[in-house]
Amino acid sequence: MKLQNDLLLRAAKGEHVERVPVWMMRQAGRILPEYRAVRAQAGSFIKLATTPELAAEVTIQPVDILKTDAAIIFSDILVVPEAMGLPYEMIEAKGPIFPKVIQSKKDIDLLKISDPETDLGYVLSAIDIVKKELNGRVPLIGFAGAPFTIFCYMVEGKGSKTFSAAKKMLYSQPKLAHLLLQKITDSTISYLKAQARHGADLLQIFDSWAGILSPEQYRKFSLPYIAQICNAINEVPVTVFAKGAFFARKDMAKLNCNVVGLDWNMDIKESRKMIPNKTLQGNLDPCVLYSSFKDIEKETKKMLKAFGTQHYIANLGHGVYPDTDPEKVKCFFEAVKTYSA
Ligand SMILES: Cc1c2[nH]c(c1CCC(=O)O)Cc1[nH]c(c(CCC(=O)O)c1C)Cc1[nH]c(c(CCC(=O)O)c1C)Cc1[nH]c(c(C)c1CCC(=O)O)C2
Repeated sequence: MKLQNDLLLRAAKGEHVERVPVWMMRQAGRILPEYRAVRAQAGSFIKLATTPELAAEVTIQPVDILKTDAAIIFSDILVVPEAMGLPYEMIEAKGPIFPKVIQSKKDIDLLKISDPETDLGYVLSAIDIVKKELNGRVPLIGFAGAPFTIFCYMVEGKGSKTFSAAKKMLYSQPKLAHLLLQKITDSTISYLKAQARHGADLLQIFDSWAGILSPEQYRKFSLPYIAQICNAINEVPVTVFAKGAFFARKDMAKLNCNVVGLDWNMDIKESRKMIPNKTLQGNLDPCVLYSSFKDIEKETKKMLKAFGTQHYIANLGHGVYPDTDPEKVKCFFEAVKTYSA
């Protein structure tokens, strides 16, 4: 199926674009009343995520309502541990928890390397439906968590500011940590390949907790596994977004990926120098969307000027915050489209 709007894919591949493509991390869900209505109908986040028709519906909402240049499949990074045999729960207004966590070699041995078609079939079915309903309007982004970020949740069992329980394993039982990281990596590779097979046009790896590691630990416990994933995926372009990993930008340039995501702590010009060979994505502070329409326009223009209009995908520097006014998001998207043409 030929895409009517392939700006995102052309930008990802480093090809010329007439204007900068724009989408937003965590655009599916959270900010739209239309999302909340479907979520209420589903009853819970997990029910919504595991019901392909409903997951497909909320995936397409931002394309219709916010006019994004891409859809991102509605799911979560935590579906991978679940598929490996470690189920999660989503606690209202608090976030995810894992009732059982990984502590020993035996715990790791009990995990399986997931088979995407059987263990994550509901995500793949949602992708099938989205591709059919989008009918080539915009590309579909698939995703997974980076092995280190998934490791954090599997060992810690819940969100944390420091993830000290997970980091403890890196220092005290590095062999065990590597064993678990490899098992997550193997599961993630087959999952991402399945997403591409079902029609995902680009795949993004979220290393949301990269920023809690020292550069040395990042090179030991995260980068090699991201590199394995990048080397294994050659079906579609790949984006690596490592939140807080400003210290690893030169390493990112060496990855076998097409796009590197930046957060707002990373200087744009400096990042261009460190990662000269790739398309960059980002990096507006999500809090800019709390300011006036005029200031959102001003900040967006400033960002566009620093990145330029080629080898660039406009986005926020992290996911949109839940209490953001959708009209402010539209203002951001409009500004990118108008001032980058
Ligand atoms: C760390 C992480 C998670 N999940 C994700 C990450 C990496 C990206 C990042 O750093 O923000 C990724 C994710 N989670 C969700 C998506 C959907 C696609 C999208 O819109 O980008 C994506 C890409 C849906 C979701 N995942 C979650 C919700 C909210 C649940 C609800 O509707 O009640 C949604 C829409 C829940 C979730 N899931 C997770 C947490 C910590 C929470 C609770 C707090 C929060 O909302 O962010 C784990």
